[in-house]
Amino acid sequence: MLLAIDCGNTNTVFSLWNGESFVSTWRMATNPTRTADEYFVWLSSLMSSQRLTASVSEVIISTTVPRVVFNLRVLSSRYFDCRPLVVGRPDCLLPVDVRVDAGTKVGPDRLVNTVGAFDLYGGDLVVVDFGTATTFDVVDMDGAYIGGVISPGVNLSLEALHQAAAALPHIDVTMPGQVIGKNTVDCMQSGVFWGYIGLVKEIIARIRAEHGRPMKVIGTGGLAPLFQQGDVLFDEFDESLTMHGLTVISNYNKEFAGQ
Ligand SMILES: Nc1ncnc2c1ncn2[C@@H]1O[C@H](COP(=O)(O)OP(=O)(O)O)[C@@H](O)[C@H]1O
Ligand SMILES: CC(C)(COP(=O)(O)O)[C@@H](O)C(=O)NCCC(=O)O
Ligand SMILES: [K+]
Repeated sequence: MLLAIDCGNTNTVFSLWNGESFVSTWRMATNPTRTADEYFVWLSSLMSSQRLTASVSEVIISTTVPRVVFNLRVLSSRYFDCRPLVVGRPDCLLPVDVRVDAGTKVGPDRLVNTVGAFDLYGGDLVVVDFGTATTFDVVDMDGAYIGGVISPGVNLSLEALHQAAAALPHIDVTMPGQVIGKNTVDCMQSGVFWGYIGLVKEIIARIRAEHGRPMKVIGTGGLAPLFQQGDVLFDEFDESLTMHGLTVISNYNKEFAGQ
């Protein structure tokens, strides 16, 4: 089985792929000091609690946190006896072009989203991924990643309000009942929720105008469905887009190696 690892700045997601479907998915907080042995203890106890006996024979990693790569490589070699593919490294081939300024290191998660979305939906796309940062990845007609937008993430914005203003509490984002808040929490929720809807709509409208061809908008990341409640922002929502992209990249590299 393939173990696909998507490590973001906040959470790290592990999915087991049996070649046809995802058998299981587990999530842990990202922590660059975690060792290979710690990952394995956690993974193996989850696998045995679900009576998963099939063994991992391949590993693919996408990470926006470079420091975790060393320990995930050790995890792969020590416990799964394989050399992992690491997206963004020269030996990991991508089935799409990357057309950005020379020297730019595009976040691997954005490249994986591009590959996954192009495979499922074809070209001319905007992928909106609600993570630590909210990223807009623009996919050209031929599947190439041609750039995008990086905005402060939803929870980052809420946390910044709380950190900077003594009277503002820590809150979670929800869709407020009305725009005009009658108390502090409702006011903050309204600002972040409707402000974010505005941000997403404006950026998508401007990307569409600049791109000049009809585009589909794909939403991904845990908070995407919440914002879809406030307005129709996305044509499609796909929670496992990044994981799907990892399986496509893994297959592509295997096909290439087999030739
Ligand atoms: N379903 C959800 N509901 C509420 N908050 C969520 C949900 N999924 C993720 N989050 C929050 O969104 C933020 C980004 O999480 P995540 O998508 O895991 O980011 P990253 O990929 O950057 O690690 C985190 O603060 C996380 O707690
Ligand atoms: C923009 C990001 C921080 C998003 O990370 P995430 O929210 O998934 O943790 C990440 O894709 C990144 O570090 N990018 C590097 C710069 C770039 O993509 O151009
Ligand atoms: K993101």
